[in-house]
Amino acid sequence: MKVHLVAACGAFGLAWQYELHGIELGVLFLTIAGVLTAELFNTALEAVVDRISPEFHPLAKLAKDIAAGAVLIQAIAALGVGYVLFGDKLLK
Ligand SMILES: Nc1ncnc2c1ncn2[C@@H]1O[C@H](COP(=O)(O)OP(=O)(O)OP(=O)(O)O)[C@@H](O)[C@H]1O
Repeated sequence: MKVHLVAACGAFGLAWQYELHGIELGVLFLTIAGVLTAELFNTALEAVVDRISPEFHPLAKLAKDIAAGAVLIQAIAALGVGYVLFGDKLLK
């Protein structure tokens, strides 16, 4: 979560520097919210799994791996959005 928050601050900094507005700023907000929401659900699921299955169990592993996968998908999508929004500007 700390890494995601630092990345979000960096993205907002770039948005401010390059004066993003309108639909681009909206997409940035939604993208950041998606990553943070996925991470919060992942953390909540980890807590529940650790509470009910502290010992190794294949279903506990499956649940944690799927939740982590959801965060990974959101993070990869966020990288894509970041590339679309800032790629040209940063490469200039
Ligand atoms: N009770 C369990 N039974 C089976 N496998 C587990 C169990 N707990 C964790 N694992 C496996 O170990 C991996 C790491 O578990 P952990 O709870 O540390 O999650 P994490 O994704 O590393 O957490 P964090 O988000 O804090 O970095 C899980 O993705 C899962 O594959």
